[in-house]
Amino acid sequence: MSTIVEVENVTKVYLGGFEALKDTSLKIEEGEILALLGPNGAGKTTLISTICGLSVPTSGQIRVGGHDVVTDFRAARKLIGLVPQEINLEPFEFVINTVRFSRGLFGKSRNDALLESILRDLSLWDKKDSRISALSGGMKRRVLIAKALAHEPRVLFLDEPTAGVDVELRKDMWALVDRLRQDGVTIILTTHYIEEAEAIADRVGIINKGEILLVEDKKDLISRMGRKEMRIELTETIAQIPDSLASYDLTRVDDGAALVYAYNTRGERTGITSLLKDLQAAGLGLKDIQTNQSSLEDIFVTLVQEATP
Ligand SMILES: Nc1ncnc2c1ncn2[C@@H]1O[C@H](COP(=O)(O)OP(=O)(O)OP(=O)(O)O)[C@@H](O)[C@H]1O
Repeated sequence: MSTIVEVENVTKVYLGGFEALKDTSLKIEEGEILALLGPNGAGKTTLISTICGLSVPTSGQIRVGGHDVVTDFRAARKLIGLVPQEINLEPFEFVINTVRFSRGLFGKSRNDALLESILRDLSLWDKKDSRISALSGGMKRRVLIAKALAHEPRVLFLDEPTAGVDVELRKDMWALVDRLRQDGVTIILTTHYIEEAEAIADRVGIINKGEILLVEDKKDLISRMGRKEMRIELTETIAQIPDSLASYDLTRVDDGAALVYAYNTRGERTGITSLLKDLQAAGLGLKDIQTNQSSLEDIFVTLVQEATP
């Protein structure tokens, strides 16, 4: 895989002095699906806008397909499709013209067969002769997607694509993302829905207060999610963990009234059966046992909290 988007030490300071991106670096590989997660105001849209060349970085460099997004804007932008959060369509224009015009804007020759297939994929074909103003909000979002795809971009940005959309559109959108992935299109999406990122992304990036806290393979994150904790309440408090239990990942909590055992659910064995036996052999009585699964959401919340002084 080769790198298609390179963000190098990018800082973005808005007029008024607010630093929305702090020395951000990121490499996006061709053909991958990257989900950017972050709380409101984290800088996700700012990052996307700078990559798309809509907002100029205060310092640093961004290249898309090797083209600098500032000095070689047209070549870089031609490779990019952007589905923004806000609906920014011409209300009196017809659907088909909106999409056709967008393709022409990038200097691509007319290709009605391609536009038909995009509109059909988005269940918009029967609306092709409708004016934008006559469409529902969900239909307008579909037009935004069609418009972004009309010039056959190699990198597609979806900014909060499923915020406030119905189940039908969500399903269509993920089917489309799947087809684009098969065609080798690189997809970057921002979302608040962690489960969504988990379902479709290859990698997950977590951004908070203008800083990328982590970019990690989803499978690795899932293996971290697979980490579970078992809380073992004891009948009597203990001053220390007996030496015979030293091989287990145990922590003494509540002044020795309980032990917490951390284990990996995806490992071949959890070690619970032998731990319970060894606890008994060490003469410890069990009052109660509870288990607690850490999820991607827990990891996300923990990381964001840790990064907030
Ligand atoms: N044009 C602007 N001028 C000044 N500040 C701005 C501007 N645009 C965004 N900001 C600020 O920059 C920060 C990052 O905003 P951004 O829209 O990038 O966040 P986000 O992660 O996309 O948030 P959300 O999830 O709410 O869409 C916010 O504090 C926002 O108020």
